[in-house]
Amino acid sequence: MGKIVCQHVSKAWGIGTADELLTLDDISFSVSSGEFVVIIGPSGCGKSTLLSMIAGLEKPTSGTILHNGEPIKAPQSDRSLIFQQPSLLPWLSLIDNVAFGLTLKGMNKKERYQRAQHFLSEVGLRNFANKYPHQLSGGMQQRACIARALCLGADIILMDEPFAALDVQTRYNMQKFLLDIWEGTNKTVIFVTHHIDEAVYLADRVIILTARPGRVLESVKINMPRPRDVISTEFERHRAMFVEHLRSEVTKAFAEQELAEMLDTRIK
Ligand SMILES: Nc1ncnc2c1ncn2[C@@H]1O[C@H](COP(=O)(O)OP(=O)(O)OP(=O)(O)O)[C@@H](O)[C@H]1O
Repeated sequence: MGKIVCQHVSKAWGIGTADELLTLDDISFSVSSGEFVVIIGPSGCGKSTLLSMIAGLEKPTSGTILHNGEPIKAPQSDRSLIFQQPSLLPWLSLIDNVAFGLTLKGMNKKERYQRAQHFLSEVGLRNFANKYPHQLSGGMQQRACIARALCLGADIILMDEPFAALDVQTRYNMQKFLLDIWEGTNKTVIFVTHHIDEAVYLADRVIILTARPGRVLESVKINMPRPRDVISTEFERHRAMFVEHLRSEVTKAFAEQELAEMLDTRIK
Protein backbone atom coordinates (compact mmCIF):
# COMPACT_ATOMS: atom_id res chain seq x y z
CA MET A 1 0.00 0.00 0.00
CA GLY A 2 1.25 3.53 -0.79
CA LYS A 3 2.08 5.97 1.98
CA ILE A 4 0.13 8.63 0.10
CA VAL A 5 -2.40 7.60 -2.52
CA CYS A 6 -4.29 10.07 -4.72
CA GLN A 7 -7.33 8.45 -6.30
CA HIS A 8 -9.03 10.35 -9.15
CA VAL A 9 -8.52 13.69 -7.40
CA SER A 10 -10.01 16.81 -8.99
CA LYS A 11 -10.14 20.34 -7.63
CA ALA A 12 -12.22 23.24 -8.89
CA TRP A 13 -12.33 26.69 -7.32
CA GLY A 14 -15.39 28.97 -7.28
CA ILE A 15 -17.85 26.20 -8.14
CA GLY A 16 -21.16 27.55 -9.44
CA THR A 17 -19.77 31.06 -10.00
CA ALA A 18 -18.71 32.80 -13.21
CA ASP A 19 -15.11 32.31 -12.04
CA GLU A 20 -15.31 28.53 -11.72
CA LEU A 21 -11.90 27.11 -12.46
CA LEU A 22 -10.97 23.46 -12.81
CA THR A 23 -7.40 23.34 -11.52
CA LEU A 24 -6.67 19.63 -11.18
CA ASP A 25 -8.41 16.90 -13.13
CA ASP A 26 -8.48 13.20 -12.25
CA ILE A 27 -5.08 12.96 -10.58
CA SER A 28 -4.07 9.45 -9.51
CA PHE A 29 -0.68 8.41 -8.17
CA SER A 30 0.84 6.66 -5.23
CA VAL A 31 3.92 7.56 -3.16
CA SER A 32 5.74 4.78 -1.29
CA SER A 33 7.09 5.09 2.22
CA GLY A 34 10.54 6.68 2.13
CA GLU A 35 10.20 7.75 -1.50
CA PHE A 36 11.39 11.17 -2.72
CA VAL A 37 8.89 12.37 -5.32
CA VAL A 38 9.24 15.67 -7.18
CA ILE A 39 6.28 17.30 -8.94
CA ILE A 40 6.88 19.63 -11.86
CA GLY A 41 4.47 21.33 -14.26
CA PRO A 42 3.70 24.68 -15.88
CA SER A 43 2.81 27.64 -13.71
CA GLY A 44 -0.82 27.51 -12.55
CA CYS A 45 -1.32 23.78 -13.19
CA GLY A 46 -2.20 23.15 -9.55
CA LYS A 47 1.05 21.91 -7.92
CA SER A 48 0.59 24.00 -4.75
CA THR A 49 -3.11 23.11 -4.63
CA LEU A 50 -2.19 19.42 -4.75
CA LEU A 51 0.30 19.81 -1.87
CA SER A 52 -2.28 21.78 0.17
CA MET A 53 -4.76 18.94 -0.28
CA ILE A 54 -2.19 16.33 0.77
CA ALA A 55 -1.42 18.52 3.80
CA GLY A 56 -5.15 18.54 4.58
CA LEU A 57 -5.51 22.32 4.23
CA GLU A 58 -7.85 22.04 1.23
CA LYS A 59 -10.32 19.36 0.20
CA PRO A 60 -10.61 17.78 -3.25
CA THR A 61 -13.81 18.54 -5.17
CA SER A 62 -13.92 14.85 -6.05
CA GLY A 63 -11.70 11.85 -5.47
CA THR A 64 -9.83 10.81 -2.35
CA ILE A 65 -6.36 11.24 -0.88
CA LEU A 66 -5.23 8.52 1.51
CA HIS A 67 -2.44 8.65 4.10
CA ASN A 68 -1.54 5.16 5.35
CA GLY A 69 -4.86 4.01 3.90
CA GLU A 70 -6.96 6.62 5.74
CA PRO A 71 -8.68 9.51 3.95
CA ILE A 72 -7.05 12.87 4.69
CA LYS A 73 -9.59 15.16 6.32
CA ALA A 74 -7.55 17.80 8.15
CA PRO A 75 -3.94 18.86 8.76
CA GLN A 76 -1.91 16.56 11.04
CA SER A 77 1.52 16.96 12.60
CA ASP A 78 2.83 13.84 10.81
CA ARG A 79 2.44 15.70 7.48
CA SER A 80 4.40 18.92 7.41
CA LEU A 81 4.23 21.56 4.68
CA ILE A 82 7.27 23.77 4.07
CA PHE A 83 6.84 26.86 1.89
CA GLN A 84 9.13 29.03 -0.25
CA GLN A 85 9.23 31.67 2.50
CA PRO A 86 10.34 30.27 5.86
CA SER A 87 7.33 30.32 8.18
CA LEU A 88 9.02 30.90 11.55
CA LEU A 89 7.42 33.08 14.21
CA PRO A 90 9.61 36.22 14.31
CA TRP A 91 9.08 36.91 18.01
CA LEU A 92 10.32 33.46 19.11
CA SER A 93 13.91 32.21 19.31
CA LEU A 94 14.82 29.25 17.10
CA ILE A 95 14.49 26.73 19.90
CA ASP A 96 11.07 28.10 20.83
CA ASN A 97 10.00 28.00 17.18
CA VAL A 98 11.08 24.38 16.86
CA ALA A 99 9.58 23.35 20.23
CA PHE A 100 6.35 25.35 19.71
CA GLY A 101 4.05 22.56 18.46
CA LEU A 102 5.19 20.15 21.18
CA THR A 103 3.27 22.12 23.81
CA LEU A 104 0.07 20.92 22.15
CA LYS A 105 1.31 17.35 22.48
CA GLY A 106 1.44 17.79 26.26
CA MET A 107 5.22 17.46 26.61
CA ASN A 108 6.86 19.19 29.58
CA LYS A 109 9.28 22.07 29.06
CA LYS A 110 12.48 20.07 29.68
CA GLU A 111 11.48 17.34 27.20
CA ARG A 112 10.40 19.94 24.63
CA TYR A 113 13.72 21.76 24.78
CA GLN A 114 15.76 18.57 24.70
CA ARG A 115 13.91 17.35 21.64
CA ALA A 116 14.08 20.72 19.87
CA GLN A 117 17.81 21.02 20.62
CA HIS A 118 18.38 17.53 19.21
CA PHE A 119 16.72 18.43 15.90
CA LEU A 120 18.45 21.82 15.72
CA SER A 121 21.73 19.89 16.02
CA GLU A 122 20.60 17.50 13.28
CA VAL A 123 20.23 20.42 10.87
CA GLY A 124 23.50 22.07 11.91
CA LEU A 125 21.96 24.89 13.99
CA ARG A 126 23.02 23.73 17.45
CA ASN A 127 24.75 27.03 18.20
CA PHE A 128 21.87 29.19 16.98
CA ALA A 129 19.14 27.98 19.33
CA ASN A 130 18.76 31.36 21.05
CA LYS A 131 18.90 33.48 17.91
CA TYR A 132 15.78 34.99 16.34
CA PRO A 133 14.73 34.29 12.72
CA HIS A 134 15.83 37.73 11.47
CA GLN A 135 19.36 36.98 12.70
CA LEU A 136 19.66 34.00 10.32
CA SER A 137 20.14 33.61 6.57
CA GLY A 138 17.30 32.29 4.38
CA GLY A 139 18.94 28.87 4.13
CA MET A 140 19.34 28.65 7.91
CA GLN A 141 15.68 29.60 8.38
CA GLN A 142 14.62 26.84 5.98
CA ARG A 143 16.78 24.38 7.90
CA ALA A 144 15.00 25.47 11.08
CA CYS A 145 11.65 24.80 9.36
CA ILE A 146 12.88 21.30 8.50
CA ALA A 147 14.02 20.83 12.13
CA ARG A 148 10.56 21.91 13.31
CA ALA A 149 8.86 19.40 10.97
CA LEU A 150 11.13 16.57 12.19
CA CYS A 151 10.69 17.63 15.81
CA LEU A 152 6.90 17.43 15.48
CA GLY A 153 7.26 13.87 14.19
CA ALA A 154 6.39 14.46 10.53
CA ASP A 155 6.92 11.32 8.48
CA ILE A 156 5.81 13.06 5.30
CA ILE A 157 7.50 16.32 4.37
CA LEU A 158 5.70 18.35 1.73
CA MET A 159 7.86 21.07 0.20
CA ASP A 160 6.51 23.83 -2.03
CA GLU A 161 9.46 25.37 -3.91
CA PRO A 162 11.37 25.57 -0.60
CA PHE A 163 14.65 26.75 -2.12
CA ALA A 164 13.30 29.09 -4.80
CA ALA A 165 14.10 32.25 -2.84
CA LEU A 166 17.70 31.23 -2.09
CA ASP A 167 20.84 32.20 -4.01
CA VAL A 168 22.28 29.51 -6.26
CA GLN A 169 25.10 28.44 -3.93
CA THR A 170 22.79 28.14 -0.91
CA ARG A 171 20.26 26.27 -3.04
CA TYR A 172 22.89 23.65 -3.98
CA ASN A 173 23.94 23.33 -0.34
CA MET A 174 20.32 22.94 0.75
CA GLN A 175 19.69 20.25 -1.87
CA LYS A 176 22.65 18.26 -0.53
CA PHE A 177 21.55 18.91 3.04
CA LEU A 178 17.99 17.76 2.33
CA LEU A 179 19.21 14.53 0.72
CA ASP A 180 21.39 13.86 3.78
CA ILE A 181 18.43 14.39 6.12
CA TRP A 182 16.17 12.26 3.91
CA GLU A 183 18.70 9.43 3.67
CA GLY A 184 19.32 9.58 7.43
CA THR A 185 15.66 9.61 8.47
CA ASN A 186 13.85 7.64 5.75
CA LYS A 187 11.09 10.28 5.54
CA THR A 188 8.71 10.45 2.59
CA VAL A 189 9.21 13.68 0.66
CA ILE A 190 6.88 15.28 -1.92
CA PHE A 191 8.64 18.30 -3.37
CA VAL A 192 7.36 20.88 -5.88
CA THR A 193 9.81 22.82 -8.04
CA HIS A 194 10.11 24.79 -11.27
CA HIS A 195 13.78 23.86 -11.55
CA ILE A 196 14.36 20.87 -13.79
CA ASP A 197 17.93 20.36 -12.53
CA GLU A 198 16.68 20.32 -8.96
CA ALA A 199 14.11 17.66 -9.91
CA VAL A 200 16.71 15.44 -11.59
CA TYR A 201 19.20 15.95 -8.76
CA LEU A 202 16.76 15.09 -5.96
CA ALA A 203 14.03 12.74 -7.12
CA ASP A 204 13.49 9.01 -6.98
CA ARG A 205 10.60 9.79 -9.28
CA VAL A 206 9.36 12.87 -11.10
CA ILE A 207 5.64 13.40 -11.70
CA ILE A 208 4.99 15.81 -14.57
CA LEU A 209 1.66 17.61 -14.63
CA THR A 210 0.05 19.04 -17.76
CA ALA A 211 -0.94 22.68 -18.17
CA ARG A 212 -4.15 23.57 -16.29
CA PRO A 213 -6.23 21.63 -15.57
CA GLY A 214 -3.30 19.65 -14.21
CA ARG A 215 -3.35 15.94 -15.09
CA VAL A 216 -0.55 13.42 -14.69
CA LEU A 217 1.37 13.54 -17.96
CA GLU A 218 4.21 11.21 -16.97
CA SER A 219 5.68 9.57 -13.89
CA VAL A 220 9.39 8.97 -14.48
CA LYS A 221 11.69 6.96 -12.19
CA ILE A 222 15.26 8.22 -11.90
CA ASN A 223 17.57 5.34 -11.13
CA MET A 224 20.85 7.25 -11.10
CA PRO A 225 23.07 6.67 -8.04
CA ARG A 226 23.51 9.55 -5.57
CA PRO A 227 25.20 11.98 -5.34
CA ARG A 228 24.22 12.60 -8.93
CA ASP A 229 26.72 13.79 -11.45
CA VAL A 230 25.07 16.87 -12.98
CA ILE A 231 27.30 16.81 -16.05
CA SER A 232 26.76 13.12 -16.86
CA THR A 233 25.03 11.96 -20.05
CA GLU A 234 22.31 10.31 -17.97
CA PHE A 235 21.57 13.55 -16.09
CA GLU A 236 21.43 15.44 -19.38
CA ARG A 237 19.09 12.83 -20.89
CA HIS A 238 16.59 13.28 -18.05
CA ARG A 239 16.94 17.06 -18.12
CA ALA A 240 16.25 17.15 -21.87
CA MET A 241 13.21 14.89 -21.54
CA PHE A 242 11.64 17.05 -18.80
CA VAL A 243 12.40 20.30 -20.63
CA GLU A 244 10.75 18.89 -23.75
CA HIS A 245 7.60 17.85 -21.85
CA LEU A 246 7.34 21.19 -20.07
CA ARG A 247 7.95 23.20 -23.22
CA SER A 248 5.08 21.51 -25.03
CA GLU A 249 2.73 21.98 -22.05
CA VAL A 250 3.67 25.65 -21.66
CA THR A 251 3.15 26.18 -25.40
CA LYS A 252 -0.32 24.60 -25.13
CA ALA A 253 -1.18 26.80 -22.14
CA PHE A 254 -0.17 29.95 -24.03
CA ALA A 255 -2.13 28.93 -27.12
CA GLU A 256 -5.26 28.34 -24.99
CA GLN A 257 -4.80 31.64 -23.19
CA GLU A 258 -4.43 33.53 -26.48
CA LEU A 259 -7.53 31.82 -27.87
CA ALA A 260 -9.52 32.67 -24.71
CA GLU A 261 -8.38 36.31 -24.89
CA MET A 262 -9.28 36.47 -28.60
CA LEU A 263 -12.78 35.06 -27.96
CA ASP A 264 -13.18 37.41 -25.01
CA THR A 265 -12.31 40.41 -27.19
CA ARG A 266 -14.75 39.30 -29.90
CA ILE A 267 -17.58 38.80 -27.40
CA LYS A 268 -16.98 42.30 -26.01
N1 LIG B 1 -7.69 29.61 -2.73
C1 LIG B 1 -7.88 29.74 -4.05
N2 LIG B 1 -9.03 30.24 -4.55
C2 LIG B 1 -9.24 30.37 -5.86
N3 LIG B 1 -8.35 29.98 -6.80
C3 LIG B 1 -7.18 29.47 -6.39
C4 LIG B 1 -6.89 29.32 -4.99
N4 LIG B 1 -5.64 28.77 -4.88
C5 LIG B 1 -5.20 28.60 -6.14
N5 LIG B 1 -6.12 29.01 -7.04
C6 LIG B 1 -5.99 28.96 -8.49
O1 LIG B 1 -5.68 27.62 -8.86
C7 LIG B 1 -4.75 27.61 -9.95
C8 LIG B 1 -3.57 26.76 -9.59
O2 LIG B 1 -2.83 27.41 -8.57
P1 LIG B 1 -1.57 26.74 -7.90
O3 LIG B 1 -0.93 27.78 -7.05
O4 LIG B 1 -1.96 25.47 -7.27
O5 LIG B 1 -0.68 26.41 -9.18
P2 LIG B 1 0.90 26.11 -9.27
O6 LIG B 1 1.06 25.05 -10.30
O7 LIG B 1 1.43 25.83 -7.91
O8 LIG B 1 1.45 27.49 -9.81
P3 LIG B 1 2.93 28.13 -9.72
O9 LIG B 1 3.84 27.12 -10.34
O10 LIG B 1 2.82 29.40 -10.51
O11 LIG B 1 3.20 28.36 -8.26
C9 LIG B 1 -4.39 29.06 -10.24
O12 LIG B 1 -5.15 29.51 -11.35
C10 LIG B 1 -4.81 29.80 -8.99
O13 LIG B 1 -5.22 31.12 -9.27
